[in-house]
Amino acid sequence: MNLREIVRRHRALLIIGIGMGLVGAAATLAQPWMLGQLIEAVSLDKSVVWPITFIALFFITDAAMSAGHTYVIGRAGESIVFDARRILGGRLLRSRIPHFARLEHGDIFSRTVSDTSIACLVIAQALAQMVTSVFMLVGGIVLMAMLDWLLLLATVGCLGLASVVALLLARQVRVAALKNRENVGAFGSGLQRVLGALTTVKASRAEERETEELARLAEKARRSGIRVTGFSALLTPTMNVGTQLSLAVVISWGMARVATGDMPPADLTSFVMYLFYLVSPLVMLFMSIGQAQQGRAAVQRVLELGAIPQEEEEDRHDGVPAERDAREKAATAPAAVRFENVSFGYHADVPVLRDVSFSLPRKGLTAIVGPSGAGKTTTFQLIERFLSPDSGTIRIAGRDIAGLRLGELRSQVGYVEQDAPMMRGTIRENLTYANPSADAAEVARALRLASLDGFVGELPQGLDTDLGERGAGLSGGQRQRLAIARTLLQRPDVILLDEVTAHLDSDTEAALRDAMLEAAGECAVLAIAHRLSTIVRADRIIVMEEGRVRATGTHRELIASDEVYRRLAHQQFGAEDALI
Ligand SMILES: Nc1ncnc2c1ncn2[C@@H]1O[C@H](COP(=O)(O)OP(=O)(O)OP(=O)(O)O)[C@@H](O)[C@H]1O
Repeated sequence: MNLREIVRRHRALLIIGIGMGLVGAAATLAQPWMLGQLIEAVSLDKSVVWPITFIALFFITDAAMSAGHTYVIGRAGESIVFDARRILGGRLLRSRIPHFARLEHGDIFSRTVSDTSIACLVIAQALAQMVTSVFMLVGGIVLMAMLDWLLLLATVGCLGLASVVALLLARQVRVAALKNRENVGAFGSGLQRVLGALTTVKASRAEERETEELARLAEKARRSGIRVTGFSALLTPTMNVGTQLSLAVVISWGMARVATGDMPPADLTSFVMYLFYLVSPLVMLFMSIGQAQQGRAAVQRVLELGAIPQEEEEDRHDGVPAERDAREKAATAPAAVRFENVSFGYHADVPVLRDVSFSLPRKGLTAIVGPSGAGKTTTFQLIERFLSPDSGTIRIAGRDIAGLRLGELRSQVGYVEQDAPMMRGTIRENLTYANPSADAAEVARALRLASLDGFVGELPQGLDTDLGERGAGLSGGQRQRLAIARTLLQRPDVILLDEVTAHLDSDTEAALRDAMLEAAGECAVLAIAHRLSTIVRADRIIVMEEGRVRATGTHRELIASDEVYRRLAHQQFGAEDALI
């Protein structure tokens, strides 16, 4: 993510805004000069028409340009925020799962929602403000030097001292602001964590404890927020003291010189006006430096999140062109999925899959069984390329998946997770999520296969029933079946089912098993399953243990030949079922 590039995209608006600010500043600077001319004209009894006309013109220009400057810069800032959020949202959705899993969701939200606006608005506004303030300052100082350089030296001395203090304060503002953004992010993460598990919190009677923990995080954010306010609050008074000091010096010394005739009264009036006009841009300059410092803290956090590794940026596995690879492999290995000596670990020294090899024919139901933690779900995640193997090759229809485009790979593989999440929207929107162009007949078939046609038919609004947040209106089993129907509609070559029958009663499970078998007649179905009734009808069973494939065969073969399978069958499935 390149913030500079985003800002560059909106440079036209920024330039127009800054241009308006500069014209406004020039009109402001001309006012004291013209007032001096007016005073001189009055004292010499000359016509005052032109000085008054010019002063009115400068006032109007100043007001119009200042309004235009604020609007145009604000608009540019909002456009920059929009681009930053759009790009960040896209990068998060395309991020690599292992990297994404390490992030706290609350922190992601605070970076994407609030840090982006602080970063971009502050940067656009503060930068524009700095340019116009510097122009006002330089212009003011030049004009003051032309009026009286001795008084200017006195002014610069007093204001310069205040400026040094203000600069030190601005630096403190940045440090405190960075801490505050971190604390606000930690509070967001804490809130997200407990709200995501609200029922567990209530069931564990942990409301009190969690409220205290949230209050502790909020208190940290409050303290660092107060530090930011404290340092920011000192900025303006520091500059005000400098102004008052220089005003006292300029007026007393200037009046003395007017009295001796060293200085015309019109020049002193103009000079004092410039002094007032100088203070506002000086304060603005320090405020915008402070703001830009805060913005820098937010920019840092946005850029950190934007740097999250992207899926498509992964290296291609072996450089074999996909087409040739496909032709070569199709002749020798027509398996729907093939693992060739695949090893993988989430951490370098802890292998989770060790030298796993198996292959699935183009059609049929294959079950994966094994003790908890054997690496079954990890195997599925490798097929989807959410994870990449440390060594070995995974092929889909003979093609190394490392060389496939992710869109192509994932359109061929349907994946129903353990706790299949629903998206916001209606049943129809959820069903057609992976295949938005599916027609009514296809939708009806998928519903029938997943035994959902009866349930949907009884709903007053049928397919257009709104599911609410994350499918809150469905039971666990209904959610699971909807996820299966969604996958069937995708018409993939391979379907991965991760314990989809776990939530179901016997009748529904029987219906779903039939659906699985029917789907298995058209494509390869690979199902992680614990229920024996699901497993026994599988064409083949892969037994995994401690990251290895231990045995492969039918239920009867494995009962006869494999110790672990026999134990699993007895313990997990119930002794009376084990010999089905
Ligand atoms: N994101 C992760 N980071 C680190 N280790 C992980 C991660 N996910 C899983 N593991 C570890 O990898 C091993 C295999 O996990 P996996 O989920 O693949 O097992 P499983 O066979 O599907 O288990 P279950 O039947 O309980 O779902 C386990 O030891 C687990 O602790």
